[in-house]
Amino acid sequence: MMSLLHSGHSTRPLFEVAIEQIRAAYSQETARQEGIHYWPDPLPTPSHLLPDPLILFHPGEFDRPATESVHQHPYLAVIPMTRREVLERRNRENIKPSMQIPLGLIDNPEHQKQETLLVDLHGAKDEQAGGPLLIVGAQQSGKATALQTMIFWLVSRFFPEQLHCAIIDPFSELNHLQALSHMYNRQYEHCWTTGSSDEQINRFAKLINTEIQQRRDAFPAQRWNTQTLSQLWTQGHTIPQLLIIISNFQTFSDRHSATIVLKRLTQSVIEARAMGVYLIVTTTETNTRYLPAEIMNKCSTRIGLRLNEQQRHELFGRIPFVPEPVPGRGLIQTPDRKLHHIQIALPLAGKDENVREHHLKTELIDDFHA
Ligand SMILES: Nc1ncnc2c1ncn2[C@@H]1O[C@H](COP(=O)(O)OP(=O)(O)OP(=O)(O)O)[C@@H](O)[C@H]1O
Repeated sequence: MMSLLHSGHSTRPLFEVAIEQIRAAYSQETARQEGIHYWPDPLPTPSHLLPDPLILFHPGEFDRPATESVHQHPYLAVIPMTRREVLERRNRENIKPSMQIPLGLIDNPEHQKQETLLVDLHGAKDEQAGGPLLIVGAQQSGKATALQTMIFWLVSRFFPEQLHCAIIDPFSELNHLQALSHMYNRQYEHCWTTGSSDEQINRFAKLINTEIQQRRDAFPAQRWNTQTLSQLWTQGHTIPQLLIIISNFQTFSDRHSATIVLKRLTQSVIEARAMGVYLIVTTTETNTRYLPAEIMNKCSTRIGLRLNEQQRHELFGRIPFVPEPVPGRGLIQTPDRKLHHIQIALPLAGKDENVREHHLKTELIDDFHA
């Protein structure tokens, strides 16, 4: 009989916990020395020497900074294609809506494998598999970078008429993405705010609620289900996928009226998933004082980056292991309640944040002129 370990929200098979503990105590190097060669590779770990070990797209010859030779830098890419190839596909193919976002690598020690970490906001095949995403992490743990990687993927994969983003960005961490056409709705209204006043939050909520209502009105007879959006695209009605991002939710905790509006908004967005409306929330805090329990409980996929013990417990229940405290490293709990170690990919290579931001801007300006 399989033993189970109870851990707060979830019940984990004992073998999963045992594997974690063995991996922590018995390194791959020791295993190799002792003749065991099938030990899974550790997740790529950013360090001073190698700050960008894992990136989203395969770096093509032209994408590589001129100062770096091909072999100098052992990048690992999540997507085996260059961004140019992905853009060419977007131009060439009849793309279907999809909110499966490749975000990094996920450890699957029980199968001795590392796989692509796919976050699925829509859940096309199975309603249980998709849903809102919550990213929790201390400052400098990689939350904004995770958002950048996801947005970079989506804007590379979809034209603006296929994907809109609406973003509340209190710390202006995603500023360099602000001017993208994907950030405007069908009425050419800019769906972007820092949310620093209640008026801005109200306007933002109104834009989203109007869009949701329009979707309801446009197809009253249609029973929206997980296949509907895809069927509509096939029939030539390209209703854009709409991604709502609320970054650093904890910043609103002292603003009662803004919190109420955001709570209602997230509720409506969560209910509109079948209509192609999706939600990502990030926060530094897990406590209900900073993140309403209604939102936390509805987020079926949770990512925890560098957290303290209390936060880990609030997010995942009691767990017997602690991920390494490196940027972009953490745990994911998927809608099936399983927990895995992950490493999030950087949107693109570069020795530090400034260099990467510059590359990202250049890439996106090139798109604009393409
Ligand atoms: N996946 C990653 N791989 C390598 N480096 C990363 C990764 N994610 C973040 N970093 C680096 O870690 C630093 C902090 O990242 P980021 O700004 O995304 O964190 P944050 O959690 O949003 O921080 P804050 O809460 O202070 O805004 C940056 O220098 C960034 O380049």
